[in-house]
Amino acid sequence: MAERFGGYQNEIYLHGLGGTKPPFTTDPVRLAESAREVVSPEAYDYVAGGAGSGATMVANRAAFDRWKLVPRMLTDATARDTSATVLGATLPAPVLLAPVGVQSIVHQDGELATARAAAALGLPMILSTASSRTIEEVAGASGDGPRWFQLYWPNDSDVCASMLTRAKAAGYSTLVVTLDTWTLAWRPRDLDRAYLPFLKGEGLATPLSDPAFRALLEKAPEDDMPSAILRWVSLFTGTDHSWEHLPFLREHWDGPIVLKGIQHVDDARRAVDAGMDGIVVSNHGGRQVDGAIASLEALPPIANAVGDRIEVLFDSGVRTGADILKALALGAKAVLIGRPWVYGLGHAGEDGVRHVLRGLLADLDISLALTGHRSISEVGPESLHRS
Ligand SMILES: Cc1cc2nc3c(=O)[nH]c(=O)nc-3n(C[C@H](O)[C@H](O)[C@H](O)COP(=O)(O)O)c2cc1C
Ligand SMILES: CCCCCCC(=O)C(=O)O
Repeated sequence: MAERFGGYQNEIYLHGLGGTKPPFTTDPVRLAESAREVVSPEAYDYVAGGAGSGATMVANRAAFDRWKLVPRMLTDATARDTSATVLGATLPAPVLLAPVGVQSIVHQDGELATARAAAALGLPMILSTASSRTIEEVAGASGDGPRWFQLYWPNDSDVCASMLTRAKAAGYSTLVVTLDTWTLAWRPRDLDRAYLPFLKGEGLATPLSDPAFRALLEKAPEDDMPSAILRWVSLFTGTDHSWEHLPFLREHWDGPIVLKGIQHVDDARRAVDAGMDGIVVSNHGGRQVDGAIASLEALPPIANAVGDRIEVLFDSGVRTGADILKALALGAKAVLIGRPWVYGLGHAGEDGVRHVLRGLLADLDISLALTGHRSISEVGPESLHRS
């Protein structure tokens, strides 16, 4: 059973009386800067950076600032319920760990640490195709924890089918198909360092261990790693899928399918028409299109158009409990969190991910209480004011 989230606050305040001293900052604003001191400069820039001028990252945060919460008083919010149902599963909070590739660049335990932390809190971890550990290794670390698999949809149907079969066999319940990264954006921070983790062999654990991928290679990756890396890059970038190809995924995945990277109402409608189960309104944390619409600005029209026919999830820029309430009030069923827990991973592995997520969940619970809500289901448009 999930802990009483706000309890982390008491645990910290009472550290002198047997509680816990936070291992690093609890401040979401200082978190990124503090991570800069503990991970390599290349890894820091890769995680913290965005596309082009960084305008979309800035817009993501600015959009949250335009909405204000309107607290209500004397609502008896002493006993609260932060749980939420997402695609039929009850979660302790409407929070998931966004798919994040190449986690070994910030900590040697990478996805294994993240999986353990997520499982301890009962939050779904969405494992990236571009992970540093295999689908099966991460499933082992997740134990009974909820796990979803994120697909970078390769240009080879055998490789795609093989990875989906493996994910299903390893107990991943839900497939998240990321649509916005079919080729990599112009990312100046990485270009300036001539740094792309994949070209150093990072994040290839799943394809390198995949029989269908290995069958495409003239030599085994162990004998010719550069060729294997280049083959992977050619399969996973510059892909040419269209809406007509979605039935292929449905044929090879019998659980819920969620499309990630939706920002236009018409694309959300197409996802419904294609029989998808969910969408993630996301601009990839500002890492793909510079000058794109802030993800939070894209959310309300999409939720209004399709929110009763498909599960609408949200990410990009969520940093605090208040941010989560704002996204829920604007129509999201749940949010995905990206960079914050990656910084925690860089700081202290599993404990670092746990610290960041426990802090976020405590903040959510306390913000829910102080705005006068007793449950997540009470949060709605009337909880907000647009300034
Ligand atoms: C270092 C890094 C790696 C990422 N890797 C993936 C990935 O492999 N697959 C994917 O769908 N999204 C990936 N994303 C995007 C996240 O899933 C998510 O959309 C984004 O981080 C949300 O924004 P936020 O970081 O502002 O919370 C990555 C993001 C970061 C920061
Ligand atoms: C096929 C492109 C791989 C990129 C994987 C990592 C990622 O999504 C990111 O934002 O970085």
